[in-house]
Amino acid sequence: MDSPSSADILRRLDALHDHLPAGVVVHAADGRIVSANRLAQELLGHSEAELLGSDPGASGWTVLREDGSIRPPEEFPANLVLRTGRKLTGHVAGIVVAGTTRWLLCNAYPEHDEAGRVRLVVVCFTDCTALKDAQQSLAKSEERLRLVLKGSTDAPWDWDLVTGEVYYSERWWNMLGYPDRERIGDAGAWRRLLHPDDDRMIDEYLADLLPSARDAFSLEFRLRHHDGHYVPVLSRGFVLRDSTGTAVRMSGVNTDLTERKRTERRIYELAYFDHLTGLPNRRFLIEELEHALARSRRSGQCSALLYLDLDNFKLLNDTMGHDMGDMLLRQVAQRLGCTVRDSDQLARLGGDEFVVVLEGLGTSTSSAAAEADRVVAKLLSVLSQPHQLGSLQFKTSASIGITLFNGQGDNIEGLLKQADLAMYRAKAGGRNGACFFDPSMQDAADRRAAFEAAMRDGLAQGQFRLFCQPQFDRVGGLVGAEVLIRWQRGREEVVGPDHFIGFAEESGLILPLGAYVLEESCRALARWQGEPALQHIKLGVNVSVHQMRDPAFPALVDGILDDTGAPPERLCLELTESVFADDPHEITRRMHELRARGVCFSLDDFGTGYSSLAYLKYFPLTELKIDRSFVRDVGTDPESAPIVEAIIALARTLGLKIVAEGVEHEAQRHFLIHGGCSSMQGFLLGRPQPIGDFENRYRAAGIGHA
Ligand SMILES: Nc1nc2c(ncn2[C@@H]2O[C@H](COP(=O)(O)OP(=O)(O)OP(=O)(O)O)[C@@H](O)[C@H]2O)c(=O)[nH]1
Repeated sequence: MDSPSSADILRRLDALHDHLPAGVVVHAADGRIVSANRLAQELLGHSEAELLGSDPGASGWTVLREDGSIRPPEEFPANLVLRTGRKLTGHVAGIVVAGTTRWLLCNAYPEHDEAGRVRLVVVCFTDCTALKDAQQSLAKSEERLRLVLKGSTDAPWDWDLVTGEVYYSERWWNMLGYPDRERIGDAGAWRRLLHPDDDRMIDEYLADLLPSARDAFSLEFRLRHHDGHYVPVLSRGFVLRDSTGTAVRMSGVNTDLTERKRTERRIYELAYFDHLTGLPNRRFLIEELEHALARSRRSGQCSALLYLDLDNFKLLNDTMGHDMGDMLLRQVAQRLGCTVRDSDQLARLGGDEFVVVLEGLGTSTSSAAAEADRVVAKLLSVLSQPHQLGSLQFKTSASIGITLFNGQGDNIEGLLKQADLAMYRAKAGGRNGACFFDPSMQDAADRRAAFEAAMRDGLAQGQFRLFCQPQFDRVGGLVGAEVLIRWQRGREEVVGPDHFIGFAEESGLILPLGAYVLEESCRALARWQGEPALQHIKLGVNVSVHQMRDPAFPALVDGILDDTGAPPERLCLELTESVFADDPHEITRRMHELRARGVCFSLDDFGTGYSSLAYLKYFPLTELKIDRSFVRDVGTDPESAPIVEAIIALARTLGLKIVAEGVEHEAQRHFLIHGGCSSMQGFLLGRPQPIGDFENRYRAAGIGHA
């Protein structure tokens, strides 16, 4: 084979030059480009024609330093070599081509002439944009990581599973309160500080994690602090695996959970414990009862639920103040806690109500009942011992309702209701005692619930009707009427107030019912304005203690007067003495408010209640009603007449009007007229009649009693 000619060699060199995987640009001594291979043209974004003969420094090229700032022409690689005469290696420069930066890794070297002067500069470069971008994003993420770690209190660590070496960060030691000199960071340090109870859990966790394919982990354990207590930590991180999947490294951060655990504990306590007594609360009890029911069901053993309510606790609160009440509740909780066994469940439901759950009372109901009875007797006896409330010795008692259960067909709400019903029976039986639930109580409760529902319906359907019983003055002129309510339950069935008012008061229905009566009465008063015989009469409306207790009552009356346009001075609210036993100060305030509006007050059944004469002066009354029991006996019982005379005299002295109730005989009327009574009502004078009939009957002016 012929040896290649020098022209061949030069051609091949040119071809090689053109196909080199690097850009090559040759500069003359004056900086101008004398040759540029194909890749150089591509990377610099100029054609050969544009490049040859041009001087990059003078051609307005934008070349960047590594940090992104503009590089002046004297710092262009070729110019640096021309100036210094020394070669450049690993030089990074950016060139902005059509608005985007391309990063080039440059090597440049000089070629000298015989005299040692730089004749040419050869600049070789490769595109390192991808590398530069990666480097930049790495720097950014390192910076981010640095900031994150700086901003967090997490403690990094790293465990080389191959060598066994462990790296503990500064913060790792700080979290455990170790001073520098005591930090012995060998591989076993963290295991030595691990809570002994967490040892096994950690082993099991690692035994599960490491051979698996999982690469993230998160677990909680406790490490001993320098001062001896244990710090709860959450350890999270990643497992690094080699190409075979073998775990070679674990890296993570420990987070101190002390504060979080404290908050969780606090939230738990707030949610499940009563802050006054520290006892479990209703929610806790209900969850515990779920378990107790399940246990009972499994074991077939009987359990007992005791519902305990202090007797007359309200009185202590009202007379000695809430703080004393609180003190007693705490002492009661403490005594109950000391009396029941650790395995019994004790909770405060709220107010003065506590519950005890006794489990494992045997499989026979009768022996379980006997055992519950024994515990109840102990509880009652312990509570009846005097309590020291500050300087006051105080005696109290409780009533307890008991229900037994064995998990079969029982539900929690039902059991609580049963024990509650039994507790009410114990109260009704005289307090300071206990009562077992029996199904008849449930029947009674169901009947009450049905009655309440029927009353609600009746109210909604307008089945309650107003009746009026007329009141006359000494000469037989109509001066007023008392409003009485009846419940027209069915077409034929009419229920009198004695059968439903007490129940309405207990169930709270008295408020809507009372409002209804007031509204209808005021409507009538408004209607009667302009009717000569009716426009001057007063309507007496009975007001229950529950209505007077309602802070919104004055505003309610006010609103009804406004809405109906009734003259307030014709409305007379009849109160019984029991109203004043409650909160005399508050009740008087409400009465004054209504008096200022013009509304009158009458004291009903005078002489039968608490009979404190003081409130006759104290409360803004306008009228006294002599109870029918005194009126009934004036003709027959020699002691009744002086009482009635005394009441009339008292009323006169205090400037109060007087109405006698229950006048049924002429002799009574005669006596009352001569005794100075200003007005009367009773069957002799007029029976209660539907308000419409009353209106029609007395509409004609001047009509007196029959
Ligand atoms: N001091 C205090 N009183 C409370 C607390 N919670 C509720 N009460 C009061 O406890 C009283 C509970 O009274 P009740 O059980 O209804 O009535 P009682 O006077 O005990 O009457 P009986 O149960 O019929 O014997 C109410 O007056 C509540 O205002 C509390 O945390 N502290």
